[in-house]
Amino acid sequence: MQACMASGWSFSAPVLVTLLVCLGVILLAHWVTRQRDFPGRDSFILLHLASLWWMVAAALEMTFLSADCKMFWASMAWPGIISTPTFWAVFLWQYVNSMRAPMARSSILGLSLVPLLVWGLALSNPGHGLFYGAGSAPVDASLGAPVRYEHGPLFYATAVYVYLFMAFCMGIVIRAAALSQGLHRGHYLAFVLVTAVPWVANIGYVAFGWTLFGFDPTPFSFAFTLVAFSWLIVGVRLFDLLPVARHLLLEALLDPVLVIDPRGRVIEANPAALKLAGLQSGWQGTELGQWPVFGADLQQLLQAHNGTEQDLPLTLTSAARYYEVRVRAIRRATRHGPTLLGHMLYIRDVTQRHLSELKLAEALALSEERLRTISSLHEQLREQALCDPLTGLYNRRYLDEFFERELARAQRENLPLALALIDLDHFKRLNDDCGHLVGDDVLKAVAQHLLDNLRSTDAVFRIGGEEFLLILPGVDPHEASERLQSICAQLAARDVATRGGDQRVTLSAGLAHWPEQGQALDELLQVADAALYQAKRDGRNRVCGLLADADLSHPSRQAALRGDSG
Ligand SMILES: Nc1nc2c(ncn2[C@@H]2O[C@H](COP(=O)(O)OP(=O)(O)OP(=O)(O)O)[C@@H](O)[C@H]2O)c(=O)[nH]1
Repeated sequence: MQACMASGWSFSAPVLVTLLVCLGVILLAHWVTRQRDFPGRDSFILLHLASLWWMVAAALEMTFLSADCKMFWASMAWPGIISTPTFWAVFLWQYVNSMRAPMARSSILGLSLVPLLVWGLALSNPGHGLFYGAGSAPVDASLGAPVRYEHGPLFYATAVYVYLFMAFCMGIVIRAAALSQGLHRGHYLAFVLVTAVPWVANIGYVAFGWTLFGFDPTPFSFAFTLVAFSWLIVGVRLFDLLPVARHLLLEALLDPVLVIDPRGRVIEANPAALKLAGLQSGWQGTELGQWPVFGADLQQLLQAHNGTEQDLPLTLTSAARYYEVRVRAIRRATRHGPTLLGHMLYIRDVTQRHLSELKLAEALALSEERLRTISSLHEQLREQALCDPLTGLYNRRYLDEFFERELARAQRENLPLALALIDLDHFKRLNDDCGHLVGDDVLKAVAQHLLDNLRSTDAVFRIGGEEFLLILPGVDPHEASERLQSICAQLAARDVATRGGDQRVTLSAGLAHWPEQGQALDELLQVADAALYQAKRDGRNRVCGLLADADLSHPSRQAALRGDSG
């Protein structure tokens, strides 16, 4: 060094530029050392130290005037020249894969072996001449003229090594840019540019003899790299914004989040997850099943729903809480298709919602029960409104509705319909002789007697004190008369049990027929009433119908049966 100083030196503008870039690199490396969450931080610092070494050696090569000194400093630059692409590649690999773990010392040493070897070979070049050829000499005779190097086989072997790393660097960032989108893609493309410029300069120098101030332009191109990095860091907050934002988001989440690797070990957990498990440290790498509070349940749940990406319900009986677990597979696109890196488990506390749902279900069941009671009461009320309380038979109120329905059916199906008005004989006398309560018992017994003689389609109504009405759908006059005669005769033939002892009662009935004797209920009732009157007049205990045989072929019956009665 002293010999070089003695042989003369000059401090030129290119040297100043190079030193300024060195200062910038030092500041940048210093800034990076203070960053907490910076993927590939160590390799980034090593990369800048290597380029700093290279630039300082290049500045000294430019500063000293003698050709020997220049060649010495050119040889001194080699550890930096080789280390720069080496750590570039490592940095890009770590950055792209978000690796934050510090680099192992053995890895740094391993990666430094080739730069040290090349350094030794370059320094020992005067002994073997395999790195720089004997033809290496100043470009002209002027004092301090740059040296033009004749490159030997070792130089080219070294160049191949360096270019392999360069190609690897380019491959990493181009692939990352192709696989990412939006802002991320922009960042990776910026990396491509930053990576490309120094190496274009270097290839230009080695292959085409490009020079800047008469020297290798590569170290000067780091000025561009410095500016580009400063812009990426300050302008778009490349290194701190995204990871920090993601980290903050995870930290701030109130819901527990876990990341597990394909072997089921927990490799990331946010504070909410640690709080739920009651853990503080030493949990990284623990099997999910070993996690306190929810690990075993969660693992069982995941095994039961292997491969599904849906919300799985998780009930922690021990903690009396309810969760919903969302499982998302984390995959990376590779040349051979997606590779599973692990799973992210997002655990949502849904206890409140679950309890509300339970309460709601209870309330719903209760109101359904009440609704059922109300409808049954409603039904009972309706029954009561339509039924006679003494006999349980339908009353007059239901008669209109029933008759209308049966009339429509008779018209639709071309079937006859018979009505029978029934009145107990001398009922007043029975009441007077035996009492009103005995009269009630007789009414109930007669009602039951009528019910016992009905078919499923018939209906019987109590329409007055001791007056009943039978409606017999599909029954023609002949059959109606026969059935009523039978009812009448059977009643007359038996005793009716009452609280005042057995009683004998008879009934009289008047028949009316649709459509021969009327179309509407009132008309038919009038006809039946007249027939009943006739039966009473004829001596009671009998059935009377006013329909003459000729009426059966009456045009009104034919028209009604055809359905054009209205
Ligand atoms: N026990 C009892 N009697 C009733 C009830 N409703 C009406 N009656 C009685 O039924 C009797 C009806 O008598 P009437 O209309 O004169 O007829 P009847 O004595 O049967 O004579 P005929 O019809 O001509 O044979 C009256 O005495 C009423 O008080 C009731 O719910 N219970």
